[in-house]
Amino acid sequence: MSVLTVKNVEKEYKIGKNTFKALKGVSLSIKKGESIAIIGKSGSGKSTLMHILALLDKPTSGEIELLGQNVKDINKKVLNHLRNETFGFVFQQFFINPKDTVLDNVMLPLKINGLNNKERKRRVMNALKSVELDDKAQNNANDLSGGQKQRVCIARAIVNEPDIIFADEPTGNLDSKTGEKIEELLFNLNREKGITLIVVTHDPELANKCDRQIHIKDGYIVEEN
Ligand SMILES: Nc1ncnc2c1ncn2[C@@H]1O[C@H](COP(=O)(O)OP(=O)(O)OP(=O)(O)O)[C@@H](O)[C@H]1O
Repeated sequence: MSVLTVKNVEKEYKIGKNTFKALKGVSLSIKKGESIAIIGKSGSGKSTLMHILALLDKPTSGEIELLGQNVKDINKKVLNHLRNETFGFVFQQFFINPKDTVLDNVMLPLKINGLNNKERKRRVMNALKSVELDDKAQNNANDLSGGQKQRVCIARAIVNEPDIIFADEPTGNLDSKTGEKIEELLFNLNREKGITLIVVTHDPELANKCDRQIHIKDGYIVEEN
């Protein structure tokens, strides 16, 4: 079953009087439980595609289906709710808030969820346990190491038990040993919980660990393995 499908998606950016086509007709169907790497050179359109898949940005043209339903037919409020429940994000620009505690950072996606405090805390502690950071719950997020911060991001991405995790360069700023641990964590979630994993990466080793590699060049998919 396809969880997410894009058909003929184009994305244009306006720069003054000019337009720049970052995606030139991309079609892709993502199955439940698979792991996909989006690879390609800097500026090829990877992040643009990722943002469109994650429904954070709208394409200029083309269709997107989430769980078989065209997103154009879903009202905005329902769509926001659905995105919040279905997706988890490990993105550099959704960085953790350094002044808040680890617990508060991970709780963020649950704020909109209508759960009571006790249940929220239980879920946060479970998520922190799975990244082995439950002992740091009360720490300021700022006082953690780079790898620990990235694990906080993963805990926050899984706290609402999403169907899909989007990860943009999840190991980008980490040393190789910490990076491996983060990879292991993401692939365990994929294998054990059946969470679909969509990763943008420059790292060929990480890409090869995924079931499928989507190679983007100049706004096109040029190769699929
Ligand atoms: N908001 C924007 N306005 C104008 N142009 C943009 C905008 N966002 C991206 N672009 C352009 O679209 C193209 C694709 O950008 P994108 O960020 O998707 O590339 P990428 O493959 O993720 O690159 P990187 O690996 O360097 O992050 C680039 O040429 C970029 O300059």
